[in-house]
Formats: sequence, structure tokens, C-alpha cells
Amino acid sequence: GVPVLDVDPFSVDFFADPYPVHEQLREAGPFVWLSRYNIGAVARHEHVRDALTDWKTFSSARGVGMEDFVRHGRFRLPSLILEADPPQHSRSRGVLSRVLSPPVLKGLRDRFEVEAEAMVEAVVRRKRFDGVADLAEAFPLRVFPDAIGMGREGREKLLPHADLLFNSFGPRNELFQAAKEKVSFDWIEEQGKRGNLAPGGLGLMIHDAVDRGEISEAEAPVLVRALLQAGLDTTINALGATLYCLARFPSEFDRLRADHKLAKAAFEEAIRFEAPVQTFFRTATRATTLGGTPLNEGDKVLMFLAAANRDPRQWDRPDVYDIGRRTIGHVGFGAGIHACVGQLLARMEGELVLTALARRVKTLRIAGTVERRYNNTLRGLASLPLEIELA
Ligand code: HEM
Ligand SMILES: CC(C)Cc1ccc(C(=O)O)cc1
Repeated sequence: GVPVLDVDPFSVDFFADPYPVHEQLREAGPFVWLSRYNIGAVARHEHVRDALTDWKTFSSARGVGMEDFVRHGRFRLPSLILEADPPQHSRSRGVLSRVLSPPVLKGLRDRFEVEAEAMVEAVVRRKRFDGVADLAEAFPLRVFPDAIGMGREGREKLLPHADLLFNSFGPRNELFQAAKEKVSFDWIEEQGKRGNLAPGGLGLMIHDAVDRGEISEAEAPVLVRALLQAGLDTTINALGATLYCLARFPSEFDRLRADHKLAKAAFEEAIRFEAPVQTFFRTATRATTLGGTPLNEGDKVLMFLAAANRDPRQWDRPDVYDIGRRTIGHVGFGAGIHACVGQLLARMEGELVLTALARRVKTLRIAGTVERRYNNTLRGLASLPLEIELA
């Protein structure tokens, strides 16, 4: 029969150290039942990829969280890309991939580079700083809302909103309830309206697609919302994860200092190793099997991206942060038709901050208590006290 585990992958205890439970999940079998939430789960790389790449059988259209839009209704407007299947997904994806394409990112690169160098310069002079508050959080907040062309008002709501969104993919536990007190969903819907977007930003580029007849007037603000929801807290936690890895494993920071071209690799390997986006769901659209286990239509499947990214069946020395590693195949950005459409922008942000750091810093060390930030889906730090020596 199917192995049954009573673990709680949405508890604070779990997030404090998820790795032993990831191991338990992988070793229990290709497919396991989580009795606490009555859901199926996959944690081995092979089966996480199976679910991610077969969108017809494992659909996103009933939500990528625990709640099933068909069974439970929904507490917010669904995404037209993340929570859609083809053909709706294909239209949305076509618009966002152009808005986030290499030529568009090339136009942002100089501004991002100037800001990265200025911010790194300011923090390294202090010798001691908080890698989260002063850099991993500050840099995306400095460049991303402006790149979208978002209004100046209310930007402090972006992170509490992302906290609510990413908590909402999990159970209605206390993490979700606490996030729900702080902010509501209608504010973010406003930000995507034409009148609230500055000329030259990615937001109005989405509205241009309306004028070209690719999407409707009503769809544009929801696609702008997608960028605002997906594009900030994810890169913040990925940058924080990279600084955390480079500070814990000085040999890797030395490799980066010896060859700045490894900046992108250091960022990518941190995404494999720490997996800022830990888990999310798919819903079976018909009777099928996964990991050799029968599933019924409507069954939710929890995919442990973080466990797949450290599966010894897929990776050599999976628990080692190695910036020279070949990271192809990691699922930190997902896989298949919903694979992250913003990954080029994320990588550009990571590369620019880490290159600036590698230029100016000789040693990077943890200088105090590291505090974790808890969320049902996102893995990241609340505080990372760092001390550096200048190059
Ligand atoms: C290191 C930072 C990031 C990580 C780890 C990350 C992770 C992911 C993952 C795992 C998915 C797949 C979701 C699924 O299959 O259900 C995804 C999708 C997506 N991401 Fe990212 N992301 C990052 C940065 C960004 C940025 C910067 C943007 C936009 C500017 C963005 C926009 C999106 C969108 C719109 C989707 C939905 C794509 C689709 O459904 O076709 N992400 N991301
Ligand atoms: C890791 C993903 C779940 C991040 C994400 C969030 C929100 C959207 C949206 O389309 O609103 C898309 C992607």
C-alpha cells in the first residue's frame, strides 16, 4: 500500500530544518500519503518532474495551492497564467515572455548594475550589515517596482501581500491567518490598472498587448499583478539564500572572487540548494498514476521541489553547495509549460549584486544570530548579520 506519513510540511518546526523530513519522504516511496492533510505527495526528482511536465494530467487550473478552486471555491481572483491551462495559459505566457525577454532585460541591465554597485558600495563600507534588510531585500525593492512602472504609493504593501499570497498556497494555518490580518487582495488588483502605471515600465508593455488584440482590457491588470506577486519576494529569498550559502561556505566565496563569471552559477546553485519556493500543488484531471500509485480525478498532489533538488538519485553530493556544479534539471524554477517566466530577470539581479560583492569584499562571515522567516511556501531569512573584510 501507499506509505502514510504524519509529517506536517507547513509547520514552523518543519521549516526550521526540513531536510530530515525530505529524506524520510524520498525514502518512504515514490508516492506518499500525508495523513495530516489527506493529500498525496512526491519528493523524488523523477516524480516531481513527472507531475510538473504533464500539465494535462496534473493541472494548475484548479489552483497551485491546497485549496481546489472547483471544490472549495476561491478567496481571490485566480492568476491567468499560474492558475490557468492552455489555451488561456498560452496567451498569457506569450505576453509575459515578451515583456521579460532578453532584449527588454538588456534595456534594464545598466540601471540595475548602477543600483547594485551603489548599494553594495554603501553596505560594505559599514563592515557589518544585515544581508537581508540591507541587501537581499533592499536591492529588488529598489529596482523591481520601478522596472514595472508601479506607482510610488503603497510599495510597503508589496511584501506583506506576497507573504499572504505564498501562505495561501498552504493550509489555513496560523501562518496564513497572521498574514491575512495584515493586508487584503484588492490593493494589488488596483496596481495593474493603466492609470497607476508609469510610461516605459513593464506594466504598460502588458497593456500594449491589449492594443495589439492579444489579451483583453480586463486581463492586463491581472497579468501585471502576476509580475508584482511573483517577482519580488522570490528574488529576495534567492538573494538571501545565496548570501547565506557564501557566508557559510567560504571556499565557494573564494571561488567566486577568483572568477566573477561564477556569479550566476553561485545564484543558481543556491536556488537548487535552498529552494526559495519549497512546494506547491497540482490537481489530477482524471484517474491516473504517479510514482506507480493510482490517483482519482480531483486528487491534489504536493510537489516537494526542495526535496527533489537534493535527491541523491539525481545529484552527486546533493547536500554540498558547489558553485561549479552542473545545475541543469533543478526544479527551483519549476519545469514544463509553467516553468518560471521571470528566471532571466531573477538571474540578472543575482548576477549583478554578487559580482559587485565579489569585486569589493575579501571575506564574508556570519556575525550574529541568523533568523528565519516562516511562510507556507517560501524559504528565507528574516535576518542575516554579516561582517566583511574589504578586498
Ligand atoms: C529566484 C527567483 C524566482 C524563483 C525561485 C521563482 C520560482 C518559480 C517557480 C517554481 C514557478 C513555477 C510555478 C508552477 O509551476 O506552478 C514560477 C513561475 C512563475 N514565475 Fe517565477 N520565480 C522567481 C522569480 C520570478 C520573477 C522575477 C518573476 C517576474 C518578474 C517571476 C514570475 C513568474 C510567473 C509569472 C510564473 C508563472 C509562469 C507560468 O505559470 O507559466 N518569477 N516561478
Ligand atoms: C512560485 C510561483 C508560485 C510564484 C508566482 C506567484 C504568483 C503568480 C501569478 O501569476 O500571480 C505567478 C507565479
